[in-house]
Amino acid sequence: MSHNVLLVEDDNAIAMVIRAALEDEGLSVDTCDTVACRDESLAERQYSVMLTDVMLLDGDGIETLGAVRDNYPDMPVIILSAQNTLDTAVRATERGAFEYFPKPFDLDELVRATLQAVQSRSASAGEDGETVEGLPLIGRSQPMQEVFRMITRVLHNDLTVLVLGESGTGKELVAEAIHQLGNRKGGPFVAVNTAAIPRELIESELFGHEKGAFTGATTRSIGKFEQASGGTLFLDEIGDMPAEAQTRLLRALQSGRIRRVGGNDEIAVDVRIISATNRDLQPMIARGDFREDLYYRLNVVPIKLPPLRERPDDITPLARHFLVRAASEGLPKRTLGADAARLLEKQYWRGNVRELQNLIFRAALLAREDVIDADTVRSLLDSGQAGTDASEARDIGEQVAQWLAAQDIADGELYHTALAELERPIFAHALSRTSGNQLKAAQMLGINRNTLRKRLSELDIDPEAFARG
Ligand SMILES: Nc1ncnc2c1ncn2[C@@H]1O[C@H](COP(=O)(O)OP(=O)(O)OP(=O)(O)O)[C@@H](O)[C@H]1O
Repeated sequence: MSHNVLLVEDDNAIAMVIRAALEDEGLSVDTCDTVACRDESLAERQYSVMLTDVMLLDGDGIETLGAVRDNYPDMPVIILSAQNTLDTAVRATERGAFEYFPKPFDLDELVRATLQAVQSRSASAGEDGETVEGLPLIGRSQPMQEVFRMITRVLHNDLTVLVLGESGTGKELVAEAIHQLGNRKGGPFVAVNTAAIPRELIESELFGHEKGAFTGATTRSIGKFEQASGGTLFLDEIGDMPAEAQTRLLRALQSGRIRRVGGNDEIAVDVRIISATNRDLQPMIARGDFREDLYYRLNVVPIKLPPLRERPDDITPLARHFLVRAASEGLPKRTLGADAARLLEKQYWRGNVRELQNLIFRAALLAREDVIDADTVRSLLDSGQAGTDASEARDIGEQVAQWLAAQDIADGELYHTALAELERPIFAHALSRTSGNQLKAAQMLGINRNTLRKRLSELDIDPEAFARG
């Protein structure tokens, strides 16, 4: 049976391309360029799916979507948008859109989503949600648009989310956005940075303790789990969690109940867990430093934040955003010169958005004129004052030297021991990228497969531990 698709798009060129691609898949496509035409077509014919642009000649395709949903609750709607803000993505899904595609989009992916929508015609009827504005999550680039799409998918459920990405890429901000825009916005958002708490105090910090549970526990204390009840608990730097705390956390996630340190009662807790890490957990699992079962519990929906250098399109909008913030915090009002913007876009940004933010605040403070020029940016970059954390800025050679200085390796073994230490993360990286496929890992590494197999066995690395994405 042939399915009808309604394509509402006022850019003729885009409409033609999409139409041709969908017709190639055997779908029958009607096109419209206005809200009025859309409504007429919907009244005349039954459609399996509608694809619609947001800004149409006579109105907003999202704002008017509520009525469409009421009249045709079973018809999936796919939104195509050139206004690539998180706000648009959220508005779209709150109005019940089946999928959201920021422009420019990947045509194959759009076709795939359309076919999928045709098959699952039972998309649930959406309700009119409120519009959330002013979210400070900037991300015009394609990779960030993908992040926005993932965010919209977890707003109206309590799925456990694991936010991955280098330091300073905005992991905490994403967690906050999910909380603020989602079902739990009325509840508390409680953030815990596992790396910042002394190891021996982590369990009591998370789960609380009873009076007298340990020396110094002079009163009962309520932990972060209980504080976050009804809301979201954000566990940052999850890779730094000690083994005992991992076990306790796993138990809490499995049972929905916690026990305070030194306490006997099981207390039911209603929290959504969002965790984050800038470390690659796979090799930690392989080494036995992170529980695999906990990893699967936390990693129900992974959201990967790309490093800033992989999304240069975001750099200028971010810089402008930080200038506005700097001004609102009492720093002089500045604008960004085009030459300065170009220079910023070419940097490596090891410290990611945080490093850019620090540089912009300093530039706002130090610039001699209202417009920040390339010279000002260059001098801040040269002086290394952008604010990258010193531990992040250290290069790998320095890290190795520091590591060696702290070791006590027997004479005659230094070279092989140190080399093995370096090989471990290299092999783990290749194996985790190739899901444990030794042939592909060997190709990636550029070494012989037998050499790889031999070294893995010598280093006691189990490639099976990397099987699965
Ligand atoms: N997309 C973004 N739009 C606006 N501000 C951002 C964005 N991403 C990050 N920031 C800002 O950059 C800073 C660092 O972000 P955040 O603390 O969320 O990073 P993180 O990945 O959690 O870092 P870490 O791993 O070091 O904890 C914050 O001040 C945040 O507000």
